[in-house]
Formats: sequence, structure tokens, C-alpha cells
Amino acid sequence: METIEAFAPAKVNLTLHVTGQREDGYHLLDSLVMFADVGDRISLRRADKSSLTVTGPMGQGVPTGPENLVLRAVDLMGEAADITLEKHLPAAAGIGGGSSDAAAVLSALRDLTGKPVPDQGLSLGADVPVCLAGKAAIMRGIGEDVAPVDGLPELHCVLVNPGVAVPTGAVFKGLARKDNPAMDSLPAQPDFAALITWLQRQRNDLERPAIAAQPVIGEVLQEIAATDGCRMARMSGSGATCFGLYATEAQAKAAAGRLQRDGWWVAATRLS
Ligand SMILES: C[C@@](CO)(OP(=O)(O)O)[C@H](O)COP(=O)(O)OP(=O)(O)OC[C@H]1O[C@@H](n2ccc(N)nc2=O)[C@H](O)[C@@H]1O
Ligand SMILES: Nc1ncnc2c1ncn2[C@@H]1O[C@H](COP(=O)(O)OP(=O)(O)O)[C@@H](O)[C@H]1O
Repeated sequence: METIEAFAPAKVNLTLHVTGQREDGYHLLDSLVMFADVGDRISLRRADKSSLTVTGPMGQGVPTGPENLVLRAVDLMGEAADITLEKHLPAAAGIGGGSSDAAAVLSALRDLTGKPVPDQGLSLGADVPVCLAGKAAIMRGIGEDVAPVDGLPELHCVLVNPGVAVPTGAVFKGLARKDNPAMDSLPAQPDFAALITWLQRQRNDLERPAIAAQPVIGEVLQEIAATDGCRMARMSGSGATCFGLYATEAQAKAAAGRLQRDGWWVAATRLS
């Protein structure tokens, strides 16, 4: 049977405004999301019974049982498959590793079988619909409302994770306010300078509670901001991964070199 190779890119929340809370406890978001050119790699083959092998430099500690989001994605599609998941992204890191893996599997099985993806995969996680869209988008609701955004410039970026896992639910619980202002409207077809100017006026509302839980995130942000050419530094998702944005690839690569520390995961990448 045919083996399919799929790429599951890191998701970066360039902004993350928490604008309210539903009765079931989930929070309403307003977030500009882009995708990196670093990510996990998946190979998948339909089978009579599902199996999963996890490999790769960041594979340690990733669940290999039915709780892994790739197996839950196969189940959701009513299929069975042998999967090898090569982990390059840190888990529980605010860059959607598990959600992006799940979305890659959903999309591969949708293409292979012609079956639709139930509810855009929302039942697997609030980040799955935007990962399934797989391109720059504004995400609203709890994550189910995804509006693709065209005309953004590619961004040179450094991602830094200090090796501490931050549980998403706990960070949301630490928010002082749930009803923060939404994003300003995004300028149409912004160039790099205009996008940076706009981004600097927006926020990640989860940064403060994440830093309270893991103060090292504050250090990471300061260290990124101090690198040559850094135009802005912010945390992605519920952390602990933070990003820096640069005008050139050379600056992003030089910054990645300077940010290497024992136990830190650092990647120079391009966001689109
Ligand atoms: C915060 C975000 C921003 O993109 O990213 P990550 O930090 O996970 O990467 C996402 O909304 C996370 O998406 P995902 O990681 O798929 O979340 P889920 O598994 O659905 O939810 C984990 C927990 O986060 C909280 N949660 C999540 C999403 C949301 N809109 N409101 C919430 O309150 C809930 O407590 C939930 O139990
Ligand atoms: N394929 C997967 N890759 C990474 N983590 C996974 C996967 N499947 C399930 N998990 C579990 O999901 C949790 C959140 O992981 P992840 O989606 O990477 O984080 P985040 O939502 O912060 O971006 C982890 O703690 C891990 O135990």
C-alpha cells in the first residue's frame, strides 16, 4: 500500500488576544498565526490496525499510545494506519507540535480517502483547524473560526524554547482578565516595516501568566530582544517558545547562533 510523507510545520501565534470566555470555560481568541519551515515529519500507510513509532531529536517523552494526537486523528477519520512520527519540534511548547501533527494526518487521510474531516478536527484541539488550513490566518472563536490572510511578507524568525513545558490550561487559568481588547485591524498587504509596526501594537495576553509560571520565559524574551537586528520579540501560544523577527535571513541565523544555551531548543526559520 502507498506510503505518504507529510510535513507538520511549527505554528507561531504572532499575536494572541484573549477576548472572552465561554460558559464551558474555553477562551475566545483573536490571533494572527503563521507557519514556519521547521516541523515534524510523518510517514503514514493505511493498515488493518493502527501502530505508531516516534523517532527524531525531540521524540523523547512524546506519548506513543492512543493519546498521541496522530492516532486520535486516524481514529477520527474512521481509518487505521501505520505511522512513523519524526519529532523535531518540542512538545507542549506553544508552537502546536501535536496539533500540527494531527492536522497533517487528517489532511493526508482526507486526500487519500476523499472523506471530509469532521468539524475541521476541532475535537482534537483548538489549534487543529488553523493547522489544517496550513497557511497564514486570523484565528477566532476558540480556534474554529479561521480566516486565511493573503499578502503578508515572509518573515525571518528565530524560535527559542528554554526546555520547560507549559501546560496550556494552567496558563489560561492564570489570566488576570478574560475580556481583553481584540486586535486592531490588520493593514492590507503590509510590507515588513508596516507589519512590524502593527505587531508591536498588538499583544500575547498569555505572556504574563506564562512568565509567572516559568520566569525563564522572561529571560528568553530579553535575550532575543538583545540580538542584533531584532525588530520584535514575543511568546507564541501559551509558551514557552518565544520568537524574534528580523529583516534578513543573515540576522536571524546570527541570532540563532548567539542564543544557543544548554537545554534550549533554537531554530532560525522563515514564517509564511
Ligand atoms: C493557546 C493556543 C493558541 O494557538 O496554542 P498552544 O499554546 O496550545 O500552542 C491554542 O489555543 C491551544 O490549542 P490546543 O493546544 O489545541 O488546545 P486544547 O488541547 O484544545 O486545549 C487545552 C486547554 O487549553 C485551554 N483552552 C484552549 C483553547 C482555548 N481557546 N481556550 C482554552 O481555555 C483549555 O483549558 C483546554 O483544556
Ligand atoms: N504528536 C504529538 N506531539 C507532541 N505532543 C503530543 C502529541 N500527541 C499528544 N501529545 C501531548 O500533547 C501535549 C501538548 O503538546 P503540543 O501540541 O506539542 O503543545 P502545544 O499545544 O503547547 O503547542 C503534550 O504534553 C503531549 O503529551
